[in-house]
Amino acid sequence: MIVDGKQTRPIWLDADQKTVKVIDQRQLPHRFVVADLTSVDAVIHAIREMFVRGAPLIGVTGAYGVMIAAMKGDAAGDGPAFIRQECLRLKAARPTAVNLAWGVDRVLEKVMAAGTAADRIDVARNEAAAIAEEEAENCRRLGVHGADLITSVSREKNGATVNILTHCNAGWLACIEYGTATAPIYEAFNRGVDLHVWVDETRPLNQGARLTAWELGKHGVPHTVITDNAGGHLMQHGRVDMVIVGTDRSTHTGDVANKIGTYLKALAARDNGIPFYVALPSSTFDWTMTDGVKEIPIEERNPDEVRYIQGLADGRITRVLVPPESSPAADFAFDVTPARLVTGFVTERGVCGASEAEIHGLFPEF
Ligand SMILES: CSC[C@H]1O[C@H](OP(=O)(O)O)[C@H](O)[C@@H]1O
Repeated sequence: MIVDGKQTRPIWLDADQKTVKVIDQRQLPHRFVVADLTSVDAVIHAIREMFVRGAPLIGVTGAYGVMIAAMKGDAAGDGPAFIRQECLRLKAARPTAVNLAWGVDRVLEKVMAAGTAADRIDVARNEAAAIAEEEAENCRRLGVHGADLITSVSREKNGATVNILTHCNAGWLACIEYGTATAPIYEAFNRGVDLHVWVDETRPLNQGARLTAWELGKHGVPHTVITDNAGGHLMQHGRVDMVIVGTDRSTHTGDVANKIGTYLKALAARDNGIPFYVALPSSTFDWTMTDGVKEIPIEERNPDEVRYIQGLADGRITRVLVPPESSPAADFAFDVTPARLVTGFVTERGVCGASEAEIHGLFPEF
């Protein structure tokens, strides 16, 4: 995406074709910091500590991690065995986003078919780059399909402002380009549709207040940051026309894992008759799980992410303790919205209902 006049992505390969460079999203919006990843441990750290986050981006980062493993593999003696072991470590970095295992396994399969150490490195590099470009194109395409939904609401409102609520950051920062939930927003905005976005701050790490607000602001999209708990009130008072969120893993039966709090938004949307859309590239569908509530692993993170809040004070990024020092905390990073609460999925092949039949209707090959 264009940021301050410059084409910007959250991940890219350095000119040395070895160093993986990522935006350290923990520092946004107040600092734009780029981190160099030159080891598998550095890639795992970047995923686990959320320098990079968001299902498609995690998948691409894991894919480049396989390239790094291939570069180190030759020195390890048995290259293929070493690479396989490193892939297991990469996949364990975070449990919920299905793209991580999908991206790592896709590159690993190609690498294992390569004959020499040099070929393994080249194959890994090329496949990781291919995944990045495919995900960018898939997000562009789903943006077009999703923008058609926004455009039709605009027509129903005779051009009056379309108010969209989104949760967390499912923007280009979570992907490669365009985003998932934001791709329809950018496309509709670029078409000239009068729209406004309610941006859930998204505790505890405030991906909405920090990242979505930063993205939308840089693109000139009208938006308002709100507390996570304001959405229901706005829906009750007719100030939300549709909800669009991303997902980290959606079952092929329509259950949706996404940032904690998404389920509550879906309940409020259903109670107020407001459409609730989930935007995703097909890489984020889980084609094996059928009951998302029971089967999708929900990451529990360091409770300090709840106990402390980060911000800018006196020109410095700092964090402050919120609850009493002695109070225990718990940090559930995701929840699962059952298919019955999902109006539809916005994918690179079009929009479908949240049912196994409709999902497989768009993706019959799975
Ligand atoms: C397009 S995937 C975005 C998805 O990922 C976020 O989780 P996290 O920031 O912890 O990686 C959130 O669930 C977003 O909806």
